[in-house]
Amino acid sequence: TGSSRPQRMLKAVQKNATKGDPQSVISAIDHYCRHKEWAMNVGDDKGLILDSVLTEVNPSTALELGTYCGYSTVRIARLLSPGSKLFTVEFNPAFAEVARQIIAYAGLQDKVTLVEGSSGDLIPKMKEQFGIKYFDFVFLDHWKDRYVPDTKLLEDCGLLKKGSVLLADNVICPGAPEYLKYVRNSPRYESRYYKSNLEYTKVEDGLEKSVFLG
Ligand SMILES: CNc1ncnc2c1ncn2[C@@H]1O[C@H](/C=C/CNC(=O)c2cc(-c3ccc(F)cc3)cc(O)c2O)[C@H](F)[C@H]1O
Ligand SMILES: [Mg+2]
Repeated sequence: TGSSRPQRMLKAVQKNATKGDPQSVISAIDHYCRHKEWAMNVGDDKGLILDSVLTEVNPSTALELGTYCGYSTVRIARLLSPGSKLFTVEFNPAFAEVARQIIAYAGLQDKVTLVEGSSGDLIPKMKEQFGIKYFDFVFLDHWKDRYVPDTKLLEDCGLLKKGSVLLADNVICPGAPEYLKYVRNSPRYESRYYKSNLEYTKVEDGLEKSVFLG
């Protein structure tokens, strides 16, 4: 049988990027997805917003829900301060395997812990299994109907502290209407929408940044 889209993306990285150079990995994926075949990475336009929010928060411990091929994992990990950690959750073994190789190619494996499994099962185990007290930053980019239940789970597990920042991809396309209602109507969050476009297209999409107020 032939290769998968994630495997072809990995090949493009190995062919066009420089080992240990995260920016070249990001550029190689963006070029491949813009000119060869589209893939659901956060992309370069929304990626710049992700970069600026991440730099502003400068998290010690960050969480990503939905690794896919590791594009946003690389974008986040390359900006972490020394000693800071990113945990990323992915339940599809084939995607996890490609992501591990892309993260390693970027030279960021020491900053990233890729946990294979479902967010619903793993979030309650984060404290005991990884000694995590809080997440300063959470990037939500997994199934869109799971954004609300997993946000509630993070709250209930005491993994958010005053000032923790949630950044959600795709709140317009494909859309996460229940999530927007939840964070925008809750007194426990201060929310703001960053208008952009769906990765590699002219379609509108955006990121919702929500600060947990404790
Ligand atoms: C539910 N718990 C999970 N735990 C661990 N890994 C998970 C979990 N749930 C999913 N995963 C994992 O997280 C990923 C899922 C990403 C889903 N993303 C999208 O659907 C998505 C879709 C579009 C899109 C827009 C327009 C269009 F015409 C077609 C597509 C754009 C985007 O940027 C997206 O992020 C991965 F695939 C899955 O295994
Ligand atoms: Mg997305």
